[in-house]
Parts: sequence; C-alpha cells; structure tokens
Amino acid sequence: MQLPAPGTTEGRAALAALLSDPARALVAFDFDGTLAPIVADPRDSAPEPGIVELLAALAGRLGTVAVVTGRPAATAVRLGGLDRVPGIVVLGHYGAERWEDGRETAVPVPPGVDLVRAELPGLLDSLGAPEGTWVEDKGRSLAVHTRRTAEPDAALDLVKPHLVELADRAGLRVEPGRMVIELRPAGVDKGAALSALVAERAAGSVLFGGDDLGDLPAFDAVVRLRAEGVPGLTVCSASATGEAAGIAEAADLVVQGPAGLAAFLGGLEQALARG
Ligand SMILES: O=P(O)(O)OC[C@H]1O[C@H](O[C@H]2O[C@H](CO)[C@@H](O)[C@H](O)[C@H]2O)[C@H](O)[C@@H](O)[C@@H]1O
Repeated sequence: MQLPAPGTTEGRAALAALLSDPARALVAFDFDGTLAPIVADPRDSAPEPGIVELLAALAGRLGTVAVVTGRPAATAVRLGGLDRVPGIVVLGHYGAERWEDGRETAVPVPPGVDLVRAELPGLLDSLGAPEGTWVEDKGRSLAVHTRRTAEPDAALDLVKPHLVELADRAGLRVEPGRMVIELRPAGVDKGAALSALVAERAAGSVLFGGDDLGDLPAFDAVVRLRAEGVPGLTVCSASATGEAAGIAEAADLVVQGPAGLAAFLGGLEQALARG
C-alpha cells in the first residue's frame, strides 16, 4: 500500500521524520469522525473496522499512540475497545481526563456543570427545541445534539444563543461541533493536551488527525511545535457527512473519513515494517 504524500512541505518533512525515527514519534487521533464513523446516536459509535488493530500494530513501532477526544476518556476506551492498544494514552474531555494502563486521572469538576445539568431540560422545553434534540450528559460537561432533528442546523441556531448565555452564567465555555453544542469547563483544549503530551514524551515528531472544530487547537499546536523544531503533520478526516468547516484547509493531508485514515495507517505500518 502506497503512503500518500502530504500536500505541504512541512507535512512531508514530518512524515519523513516519523519514518526515520519512529521510536520518538507521537501520533494522536480524535475519536468521533476520525477513528469512528459519525452515527446518528453517539451511544452507537464504534471504531472503523480494523483501525484499532492498526493502532495496536503501530504502538509496537512508534514512541506514543494517543487519542485526544471530547468524550470522557473511559467512554472512548469502552466504545473503541482502545484497551487493546498496548501503552495507548487516552486524553478525554479535551485533556481534563487521562486514561492509561487501565488507570484514570482527572482534574476536579467545576460547580457550573451542576447548574447546567439542573437548568438545561427546562431551558430546552421553554425554547420549544424540536423533537430529536438530545442531551448527552458526559459527567463533567453536557452536550446538546441536534443530528436527529428534522432540521439539525435550524435546531442548533435556535438553541445556541441561549446555551451561550447559560454557559456564561455557569462559568463554562461553549464548544461547537458537528450538530452539537457542548457546555464544558474552560482551561483545557486539545492543543494544550497534545503539546503537554509531546513535551512529556520528548517526542521527536508529531502527527494529529481530526475532523471537527474542537480539533483545530490541536492543529494549531502542531504548527507551534514545528516552530519549536518538532516536525508535525496534521491529517483531516473528511467525509460525506462533512468534516467541520476549515479543517481540510488547515490540514497537511486529507483522507476520506475513518476508512481513509485506516488505509493511511495501513500504509504507515507497512512502510515502518519495511524499515
Ligand atoms: O473529540 P471527539 O472524539 O470527536 O468528540 C466530539 C464529540 O463527538 C460526539 O459527537 C459527534 O459524534 C456523534 C457520533 O458519531 C454524532 O452523533 C454527533 O453528531 C457528533 O457531534 C460526542 O457525542 C460528543 O460528546 C463529543 O464531544
């Protein structure tokens, strides 16, 4: 399998650095839309067939394999069967949680989350949020999904200003995504989480793959790391269901959804095996 060449000079340099010194490479991926195809109900998410096995094979060749997700870390591990990947680090809730070797650590949950939990159902009722609007309570954040409404974008537009007001009052931040708005604690994002892991592992190269707005801070972090001398490659998981605006343009390489990412990882594994 041929490894596709990234479209940018920086991306090609990073892929070359990863291949020449895999033991110091760090690769990290978003979960939904990147490792797992988008589905109507988040509780039904499952990884692209074969992709976890590829991550496991790569874990034997690369310095660090990680997942950086907006999901709770334990949820991503359970839905993805990520505990099958030796040594994987799963950073959940945009970096507020860390799962590794079956153990989880997390920062404290701010009290604003309880306020949102108490007020959100009444708020959505009072707004006449359409049938199919669904609240995902993730413990340390709550996400309002509209994918299963008749008009997801209109439903999102209806609730968004009111969710911004509620988040402000609760001291939380609003995280927009693919047919979802999340109210979550501030102070962490995927960029900070990725940079901290790169520093901790003294990584010599970094690759990050994502598909949604919450992944842009990680793309930005890769650009900053390049300026600090760590070659970096960003990969967009594009798909028929539509990656978030701006992601493909910001990436060094675009693959066609989780299936395209699996093909890329297969090519990477073969290239590393060839040595
Ligand atoms: O950082 P991620 O791992 O990409 O998590 C981001 C959000 O993903 C999930 O929602 C998205 O995927 C769902 C399942 O495919 C889909 O139904 C939904 O429309 C998408 O927005 C998850 O439910 C959220 O909690 C995550 O924050």
